Amino acid sequence: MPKLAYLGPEGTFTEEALRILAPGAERLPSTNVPAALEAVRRGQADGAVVPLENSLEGAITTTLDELARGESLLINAELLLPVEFSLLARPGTEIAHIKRVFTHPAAITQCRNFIARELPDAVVVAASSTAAAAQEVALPGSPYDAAIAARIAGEHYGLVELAGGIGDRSDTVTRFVQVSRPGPLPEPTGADRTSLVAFLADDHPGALLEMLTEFSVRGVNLSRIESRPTGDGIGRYFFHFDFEGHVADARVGEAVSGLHRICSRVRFLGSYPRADALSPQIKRGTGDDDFAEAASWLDRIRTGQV
Ligand SMILES: O=C(O)C(=O)Cc1ccccc1
Repeated sequence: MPKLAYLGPEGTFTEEALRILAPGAERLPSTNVPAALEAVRRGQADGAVVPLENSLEGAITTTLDELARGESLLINAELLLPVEFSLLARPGTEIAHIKRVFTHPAAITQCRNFIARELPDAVVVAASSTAAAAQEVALPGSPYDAAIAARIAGEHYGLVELAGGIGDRSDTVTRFVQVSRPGPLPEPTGADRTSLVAFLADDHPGALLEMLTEFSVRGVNLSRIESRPTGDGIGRYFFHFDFEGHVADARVGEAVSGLHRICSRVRFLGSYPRADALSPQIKRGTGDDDFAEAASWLDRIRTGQV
């Protein structure tokens, strides 16, 4: 039974994702995303499940940055999960008396309208996770009056639900990924996604366009691009890319090796089945057969067989 680290404690949305991605796994709650990934790097866990982005606010930057540094880890699965937020408090609390709210930053950004409307005077403080916030609010002397978390977290820590379904949109989904230490990649399924980070060799006009061209000329469709600061000064960035296809596909392999040629460093983050199981559209001339046929034609002309 694999042991998987996750953003804990018990009752987080990440735990819900883990239970779906790996139903039989042993669960190792971690205090934050870097700690969950570090548990995998150190061999204390076989893998980890972490949140990567949501459809309303975009990337969970801690996860992106942590995957780009330290020892390499590979994404081997993803999950899209709709999450529902509740306002939870100790029994007897009235909404009108809530002055301090505790929750994860991703929940703050997804419940902005509710907070502005119902809790206009409350201070909202960032917690390491929604369940950590619920656990803290449940303590008798807690400085916080309420948490925003999953209803199940309230049940687990003995809080009552003052309001449910308080997210700004009911159709928001969060994308979670399962990662492990480098090893064999998941087999191509025909509906896969590949992730990597790329560092520019040098800063010059068109540098980003040159990277994008490696994808474009091979008909590889991007599904996410994110720039993150390298930390070396204002204006210095590296790039996260998610794109359709598996690195075993000829067009994807060619694009990735093209990036390797023009970038100072490319960190491969894995090829894995897409959660939505959508197959990419293969543009004319970019299928595996097209690449194989072109390679054998090149061999022929190089050996004078015109
Ligand atoms: O804090 C949690 O419960 C998490 O798993 C992170 C998170 C927070 C808000 C929306 C989705 C995931």
